[in-house]
Amino acid sequence: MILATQIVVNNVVLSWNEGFSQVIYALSVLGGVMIFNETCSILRVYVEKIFETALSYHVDILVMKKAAVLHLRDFENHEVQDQIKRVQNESKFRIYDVFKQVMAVFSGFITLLSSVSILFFWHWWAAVMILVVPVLFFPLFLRLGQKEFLYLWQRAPKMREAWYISYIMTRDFSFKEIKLYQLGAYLIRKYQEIHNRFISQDKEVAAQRRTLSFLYQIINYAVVLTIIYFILKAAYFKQILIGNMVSYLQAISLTLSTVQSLTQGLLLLCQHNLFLEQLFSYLDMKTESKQQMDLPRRKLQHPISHIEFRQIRFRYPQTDHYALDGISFQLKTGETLAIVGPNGSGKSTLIKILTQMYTDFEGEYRINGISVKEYDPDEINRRIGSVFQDFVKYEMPLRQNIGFGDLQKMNDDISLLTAAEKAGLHPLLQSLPDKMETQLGKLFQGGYQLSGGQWQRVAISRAYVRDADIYILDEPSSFLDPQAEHEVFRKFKDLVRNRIGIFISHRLSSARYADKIIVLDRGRIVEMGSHDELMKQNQLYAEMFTKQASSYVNHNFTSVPDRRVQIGRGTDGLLGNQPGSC
Ligand SMILES: Nc1ncnc2c1ncn2[C@@H]1O[C@H](COP(=O)(O)OP(=O)(O)OP(=O)(O)O)[C@@H](O)[C@H]1O
Repeated sequence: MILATQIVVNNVVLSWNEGFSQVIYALSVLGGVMIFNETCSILRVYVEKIFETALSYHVDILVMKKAAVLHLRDFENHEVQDQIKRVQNESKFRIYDVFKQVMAVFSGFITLLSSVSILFFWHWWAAVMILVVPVLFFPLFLRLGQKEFLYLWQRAPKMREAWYISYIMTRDFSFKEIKLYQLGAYLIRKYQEIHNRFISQDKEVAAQRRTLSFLYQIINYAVVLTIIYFILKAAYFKQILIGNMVSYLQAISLTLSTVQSLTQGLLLLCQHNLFLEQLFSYLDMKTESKQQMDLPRRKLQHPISHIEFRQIRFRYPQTDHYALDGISFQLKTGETLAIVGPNGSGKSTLIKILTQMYTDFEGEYRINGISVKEYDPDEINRRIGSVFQDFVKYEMPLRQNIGFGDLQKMNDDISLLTAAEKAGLHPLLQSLPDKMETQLGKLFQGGYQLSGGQWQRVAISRAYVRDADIYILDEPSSFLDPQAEHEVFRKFKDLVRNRIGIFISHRLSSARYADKIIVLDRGRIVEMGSHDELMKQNQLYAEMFTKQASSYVNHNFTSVPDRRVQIGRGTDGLLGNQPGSC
């Protein structure tokens, strides 16, 4: 464009002697350059738009795919959570920024090359001088950018705290408590405290950038003014044409703006690069599943008919005690096991080992006589239907809520209805406005909110829709009234007649549904046997059972049918009336 302007000015001067054809020639050159420029910029916008959408979609998928293969242990690691937060907050947006910056830097270099070469062909020292200051200041700006990145990097744990506060402040599950306990102002203050720290860090970096930029501009302008002085002097003494003078001045102005955007572009590229390292280190994170994939795995030849724990010990990271300590038992098809014990005795941990959520245990866990570590974990998991204590309430239609138990059966209405019937969900299903298609929860339009017990039955239906060899229920009746609990256990007993059934319950009345009962205490099995055997032994189980039974007798529960008393020690067995207690 600068050369086109030079041609226009010089040709207008020439046309005074050589005729109007010089003007026409200059005009056609100018028109050609303008059309070329415009076409390039339209193309650039088009390509950038397509890339922006495609890249952010692709990175989202990569991040979710990675999360899906992470192990529970990784998920419970706060460093991994920080990393996920960084990736979601920053890195995923940076890929497109990198692409944009690379394009900008590339075109910036070409522009710079052309503008500097115009000066170079006039006097080489002018081209060198105009580049000296930016080159000298670049490392200083780079260091500042790194400092800024470091601040952002260190923020991830606090950002998660801030995110958590904003999350509980804006969700329906926490609204009632926040309102009742008037926690709003307190939580907002906490949120502000976290952000105030960020703001003071941002101010510090901004102040340093302001000083550096000021110094840079002063020195740079001094150099530029010197060059302009020599150009004007050359024009004054008619050593250069007017058109050349205009083009040199334009070249200087273009060089200045290009150098500025190029410096910024390069700095951003370096910063984006640091963020992308986060993304790649997250995507490359070694997961247990990834390591296991390298090992040859057995296929499960027959349905699971026998499971055995031999001296299983397990300790959570950063804890000094075993959550499970020397657990041994066996179960075969047709048997039902109840796991009981006080809070924190290791019941849910045992279920997590059974479902291979944790695989770094000591001892031997065998399925059909073969170590579980020799099987493909996905194949084993396909044979297990489980309701966890903290089951998920999917804010989706009922069809998905049940169908997630077995994706193949998502559109198989008979299977879904049978599972719902076994979980005692049938009466509710009849009353739902859109039956299977009813949107559950209140998060989305038209959602139908269920009660705690109804959600629990939906979760049970999800486990039952799977044609499994083992069914596991971790406190399946914590939200159910006693009558519903009785119905759930009766149907569970029917369901597992030719399978293996395992359940955890704080209500010892339901333990009677099991053939075998394990009593856990501080990670150890302290008693094992049938209800009658354990009652005869007259030890912890009998003591707990008697206390629970007498608490029913001693309290008039008829007016409060779902009040529960929890198994516990040191408090006469009465630890409160939380969900999940008897
Ligand atoms: N993710 C975890 N990280 C570290 N420690 C854990 C974790 N989950 C549980 N624990 C600890 O392991 C022990 C056993 O916990 P577990 O959840 O298995 O008990 P539980 O018998 O199911 O209790 P409850 O009856 O309250 O559900 C407890 O001391 C608990 O603090």
